[in-house]
Amino acid sequence: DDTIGGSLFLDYYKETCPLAEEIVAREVEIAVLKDPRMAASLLRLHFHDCFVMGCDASVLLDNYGDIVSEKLAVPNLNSIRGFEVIDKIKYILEEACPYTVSCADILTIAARDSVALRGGPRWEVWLGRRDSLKASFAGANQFIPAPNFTLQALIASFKQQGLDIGDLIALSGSHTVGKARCTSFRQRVYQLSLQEEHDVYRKYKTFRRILRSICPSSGRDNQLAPLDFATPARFDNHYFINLLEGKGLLGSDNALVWEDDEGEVVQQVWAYATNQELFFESFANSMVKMGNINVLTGVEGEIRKNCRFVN
Ligand code: HEM
Ligand SMILES: [Ca+2]
Repeated sequence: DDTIGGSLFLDYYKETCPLAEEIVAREVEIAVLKDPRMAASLLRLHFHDCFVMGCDASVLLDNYGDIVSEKLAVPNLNSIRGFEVIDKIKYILEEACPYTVSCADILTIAARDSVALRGGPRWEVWLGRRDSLKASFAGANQFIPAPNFTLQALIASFKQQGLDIGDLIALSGSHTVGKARCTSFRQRVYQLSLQEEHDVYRKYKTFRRILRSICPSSGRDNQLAPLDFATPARFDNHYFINLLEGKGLLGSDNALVWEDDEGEVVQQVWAYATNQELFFESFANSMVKMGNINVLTGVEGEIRKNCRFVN
């Protein structure tokens, strides 16, 4: 279908840089072999890029001149990683085809390859994004959803980006890989509403005890826990099984099932928990959709030489 890519193209670099996708694939594989968590980190980097001014590599810009880096915003600070991997890929691509492959496209391809490397689905990426001339520190604080968001707030956050509830549920499945810091799930472990205390959490005492041992009520802020305790290294549908068992790590994960009065979301979670293929298909579609958010094309923006700085 020629329309799902919007203003982007399959095989965009076929003439100008035929090895582009292969080069990215190779470097991502090397990086993930060295550090398995890097697959999760690269996937998240693409998400944090797309939700702030669109998929334009704004997230990669360092502090310089007028630019205040998005890396310093609350959701990103001491949290997002993978910049060195992107730098290396960009360096090799500049040797192969100077000023041709955008940093925004590198992020898109790297996210796709990361999922596939961990056993997840593979999909064709639409390319031709250009890189931003600015960053939005304020936007990074405003538009990236927080782990203490309610279901309604999560839905609203995705809606702002042109993504629907279906995309929210499918893309949350990214939390089948990777890790979170104690600061990201402390509130979920210690500050329970009365209702949660009674209805839900009583049933999951053991899991909460484990989380408390990893993450004390104060201190050890950067202590890590896997987002998916069951199969932390595999991109599979276990995230959704965890949710049904009350074992989502983040408040925002559990919100999908605990706060859903209509039952629509829970039904979708059930569908993914029992049918991995269905999850994979939805996930791939939603990733393509996310990768289309506000892309710069044609003469907009530029192709950066160094992903950390505008030319
Ligand atoms: C639905 C709203 C979302 C919220 C509230 C959220 C929040 C978070 C938080 C708090 C962390 C842990 C960060 C840390 O402690 O350093 C995290 C990790 C992660 N998130 Fe999300 N996220 C959301 C959606 C997404 C989406 C849409 C994707 C990808 C498409 C994604 C991919 C990841 C991955 C892969 C990790 C692990 C990263 C690593 O290990 O380096 N998340 N997320
Ligand atoms: Ca961006």
